[in-house]
Amino acid sequence: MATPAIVLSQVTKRYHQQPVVDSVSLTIAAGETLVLLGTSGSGKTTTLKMMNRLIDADEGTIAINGTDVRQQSPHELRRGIGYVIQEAGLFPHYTVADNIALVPRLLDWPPDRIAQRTHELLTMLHLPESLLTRFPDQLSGGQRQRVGLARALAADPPIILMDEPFGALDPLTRADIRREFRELDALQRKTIVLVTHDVREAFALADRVALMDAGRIVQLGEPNVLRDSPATPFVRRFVDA
Ligand SMILES: Nc1ncnc2c1ncn2[C@@H]1O[C@H](COP(=O)(O)OP(=O)(O)OP(=O)(O)O)[C@@H](O)[C@H]1O
Repeated sequence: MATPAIVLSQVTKRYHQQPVVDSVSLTIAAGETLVLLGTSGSGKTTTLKMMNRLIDADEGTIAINGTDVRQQSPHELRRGIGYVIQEAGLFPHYTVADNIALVPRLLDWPPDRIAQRTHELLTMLHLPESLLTRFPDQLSGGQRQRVGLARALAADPPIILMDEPFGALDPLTRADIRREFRELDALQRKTIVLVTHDVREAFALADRVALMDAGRIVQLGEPNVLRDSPATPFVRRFVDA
């Protein structure tokens, strides 16, 4: 069997002795889109951030492609893991071009290779070249989100982590970008972990959904399984809402 892309084994994170992620175990296959769904404060973001060591777990282990994340430096680890957050998390004092080139520069790509890759990404994400010299606050929310995705995809990492990536967008733009996202060839073979509190979004994008409550995974399965066979009354209420 192929090595899973991401394996969490009994991972716990506490703040002030209170577990906010409570003994979570989860195996994510290479190429899978796994959505962490749950109410505010259920531990989704903390779970995601432990995967690229923005937060270190207190207990348990996390392996990426078979290697414990603690055996790699955070920098090394993050080169293989794209990260997209709400409002795209772009650097405000960098132009669009510099934001997109961030990881390729860290990897010492020559300028012509960076330029070519940037051009490819703009085409793929339907962004005009004229945006390259602008700063993030000179873009629309949808453009910022696309630039954030371009930045995450720049060095073609096999894993992408996304935290409420469409959260700041109006419903129409959100639906458009979600559709594009589903159809993007560059994302088809990637392992994606996406955090959202939006059931519809989760069901539209996920291969499997992990529904979290109070730091635990309450149910893990394909969308139709959560819908048709909710494991608990909480799952039923959440899914019906
Ligand atoms: N640095 C911190 N110090 C103390 N408590 C924290 C810290 N970070 C997160 N928490 C708490 O941990 C719990 C889980 O937070 P987390 O951000 O993982 O939830 P979430 O499910 O992503 O919620 P949201 O959808 O609101 O972002 C929350 O109760 C939060 O207040």
